[in-house]
Amino acid sequence: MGAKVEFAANDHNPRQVLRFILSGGGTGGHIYPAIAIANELRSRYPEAEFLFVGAKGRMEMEKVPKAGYAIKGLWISGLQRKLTLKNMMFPLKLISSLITAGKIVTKFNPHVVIGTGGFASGPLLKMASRRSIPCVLQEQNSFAGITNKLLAQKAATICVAYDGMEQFFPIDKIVKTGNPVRADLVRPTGNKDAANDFFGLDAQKPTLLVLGGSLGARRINQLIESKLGFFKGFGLQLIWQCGKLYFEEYKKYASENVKVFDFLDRMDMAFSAADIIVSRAGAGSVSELCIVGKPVIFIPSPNVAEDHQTKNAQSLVAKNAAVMVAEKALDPEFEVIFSEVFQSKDRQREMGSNIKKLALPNATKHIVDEIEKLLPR
Ligand SMILES: CC(=O)N[C@H]1[C@@H](OP(=O)(O)OP(=O)(O)OC[C@H]2O[C@@H](n3ccc(=O)[nH]c3=O)[C@H](O)[C@@H]2O)O[C@H](CO)[C@@H](O)[C@@H]1O
Repeated sequence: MGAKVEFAANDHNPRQVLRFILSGGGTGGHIYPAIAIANELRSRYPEAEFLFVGAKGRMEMEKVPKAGYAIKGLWISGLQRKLTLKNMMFPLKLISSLITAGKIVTKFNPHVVIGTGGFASGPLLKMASRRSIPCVLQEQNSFAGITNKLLAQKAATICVAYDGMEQFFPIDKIVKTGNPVRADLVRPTGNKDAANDFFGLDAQKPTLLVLGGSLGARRINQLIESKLGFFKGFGLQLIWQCGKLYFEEYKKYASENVKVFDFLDRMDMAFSAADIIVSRAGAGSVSELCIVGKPVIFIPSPNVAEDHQTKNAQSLVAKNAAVMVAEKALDPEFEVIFSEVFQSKDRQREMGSNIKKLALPNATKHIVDEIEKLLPR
């Protein structure tokens, strides 16, 4: 940790409370890093004030207050590649969100602004940097998102999780920190028994955890639906996170052995209960799964920019730390690959120990050390 900045009253410095704005959202992959950073800042500066800024109608407007922080929403969305009404509204939304963001920044007057990617962080960080407020970007992926690329020139520091990010960002601003992971996942409190009780699972049966990323994954849900009999044949019980969009369709499969969720608020419990995991390969999920250290079969989303989930997963597969099945190969390959992993305890131990070697559990602290360097002295 860097030298802690003292903020106490004196003649020249009337009692000053630190203020931080965090902005990121759209998906859990941008929201949870921001929450992890805020939590670490709050533990170092208990009196500090925090404000989150997100996009109206998106996931952050629900998840951030649940984590105990205030959030304001901007009227903003992404630009789609097609000509749609939503797209034609984009310039209007952008202007409106820039004006609102400017007002928020002026009123809250933060000492540092932190952007973790997603629509809302664009206007917010743009207006903050115009007011010469230091901005920190946190890029989770090996392929930089468009918002962060646009903001990079004005950012003070850019915290990344992968090597080679100088292809997107000015090299002198890059610090490799890893991705922030919530503290309850870095130091889980519950053990497997507590987690089994939490989910109402049978401690004698092995558990498969299925994760579709923060929004859920249609193709993974279809796969799981078609393989319920196959899993039953192995005596497995399931924790199946199918996503808010798909919950109505899949909740009918809920039973003693199959626990179906739209979203898991207690990922710590889910990870503790699991013996084997099938997951999307979003950057946050990958960082968390490294810390968890259990056997993982990745099914990357093929629908993301530059196929970055496949790259995320490949970097682990190359180190014999996980296995991957591409969506297009699920039909011929999934059962074979799953059976190979599930039936070999040695293979599971090897995968679990190799993936754990890649964990960067101090990423959040490292990022906050960087933020501290920008605080007024
Ligand atoms: C479809 C899409 O655009 N995916 C992107 C999105 O993924 P996505 O939003 O799925 O994000 P990640 O995999 O990075 O992280 C998911 C986060 O949500 C949490 N979680 C998930 C499910 C659940 O039930 N409960 C829960 O708490 C996880 O613990 C994790 O903290 O952002 C990532 C990080 O920028 C990208 O790498 C992904 O490609």
